[in-house]
Amino acid sequence: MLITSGMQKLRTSQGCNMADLKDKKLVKGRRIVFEDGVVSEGCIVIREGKIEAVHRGENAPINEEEFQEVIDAGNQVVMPGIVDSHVHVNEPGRTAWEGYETATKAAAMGGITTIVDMPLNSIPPTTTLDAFKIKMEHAQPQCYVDVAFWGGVVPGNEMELRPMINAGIAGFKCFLIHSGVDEFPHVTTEDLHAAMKQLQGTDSVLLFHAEVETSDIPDSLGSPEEYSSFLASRPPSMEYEAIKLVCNMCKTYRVPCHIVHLSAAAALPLIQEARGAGAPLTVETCHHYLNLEAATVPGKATQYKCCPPIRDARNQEILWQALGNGDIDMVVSDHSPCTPELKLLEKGDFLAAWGGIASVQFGLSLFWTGGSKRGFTLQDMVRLMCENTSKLAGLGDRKGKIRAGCDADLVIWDPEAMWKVAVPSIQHKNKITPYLDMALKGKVLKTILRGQVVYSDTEGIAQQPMGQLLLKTGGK
Ligand SMILES: NC(=O)NC(NC(N)=O)C(=O)[O-]
Ligand SMILES: [Zn+2]
Ligand SMILES: [Zn+2]
Repeated sequence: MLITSGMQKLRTSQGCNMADLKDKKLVKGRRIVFEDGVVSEGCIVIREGKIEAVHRGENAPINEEEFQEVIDAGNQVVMPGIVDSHVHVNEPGRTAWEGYETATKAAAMGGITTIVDMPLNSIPPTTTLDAFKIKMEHAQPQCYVDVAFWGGVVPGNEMELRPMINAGIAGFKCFLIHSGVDEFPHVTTEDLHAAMKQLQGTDSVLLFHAEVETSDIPDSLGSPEEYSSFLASRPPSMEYEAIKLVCNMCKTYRVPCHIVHLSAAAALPLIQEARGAGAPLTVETCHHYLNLEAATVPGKATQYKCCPPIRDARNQEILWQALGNGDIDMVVSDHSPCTPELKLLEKGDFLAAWGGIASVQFGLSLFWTGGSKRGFTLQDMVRLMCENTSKLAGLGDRKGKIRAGCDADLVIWDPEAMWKVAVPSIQHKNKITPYLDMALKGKVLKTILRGQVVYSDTEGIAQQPMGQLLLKTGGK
């Protein structure tokens, strides 16, 4: 038997017909997060990349000799691989900002087994069927985790939506304010009416960057090197007014709508009211709104700039409460990197720098660092970062849970381990992040993608990309 350090990895070297072992693996442990709770003794039978069976309790009807590989997680946590439904992979066209190889290696190292790729900042943006095909051609040979795709709604592309749905796009994203890149213009209400008419009757979802220009922005903002100047330029009213529009559209058309990266807690009553009125509306927030707060952002530190902005500590606590009571459905990274030049790190000009925070690798640890001390459980984490995000992307039948029939996507991690973000371990392109040197709780030990180990803390990231492109089937 072969036993590796850390995790017990028992390999049977003799005694069975190897053909029977074909791709049959076993993961066992004493802290497995099933849909109905965490079990103190259980195992997961994996065959050809799928979960074939799950067993709870000591007397599982299995003979370990029948398995090609047995991974014993011991007391470490075994949970579904994370599904991060908000990641900007800017390839092709801005691969120097972020590409599939680096983004998906970072995801694998962070316990993420599926990312859903945003339709911007690549060139071309994913706003036509042809552009979607180009996107997939670039992604295909480079993915270390599975990748699904959001399309984009921009002015005048409504006739591209159904062809993209039929080609497997997960859903669509639109902006109500300048997106940061000219080739992905924001929509007007007229554009939204045209798009909604195309989406009605499909099961596709429309995601909104929900900020609009408002009149309560101060005339003089103060020094561009001070974070407070940037924060004053993006008041909560920009989100509040935008979310009012989203709620009305959602109630009118009954098309599933999703608010991405909610920062302004003041908008939560609008969302509650719309959902109370039966609007098919979901909402996410991001790790940076939950773990960083305005008063602690250093001057010139443009790596903290994102839109909408990181707000104050009081706002942060209301977001955590909303996560706990179900008013916010999921937590994602909104991984949106760029080149060092565009972040203006020397000049430290918050107003002119690129808006976007790079963090896809750190979400599991960020959530656990902030959430465990606020009483969030492992099951909360699975609901917020696996189940609900996979459902949003139309992957609920195969990703985000440990259930027979689902893909064998798992992350094994140590919830007690403390570690610090350091440059050598950062996998995303350009390695810029506001989390550098931050002490985090919860360390990924092994990431398993459809039964294959794609990352382990002892052997690093897999030598070859094993990720697949995920196409949403059955679009009406
Ligand atoms: N073009 C972008 O990547 N924008 C992103 N930038 C952020 N969040 O600052 C976003 O999600 O809006
Ligand atoms: Zn956005
Ligand atoms: Zn984004």
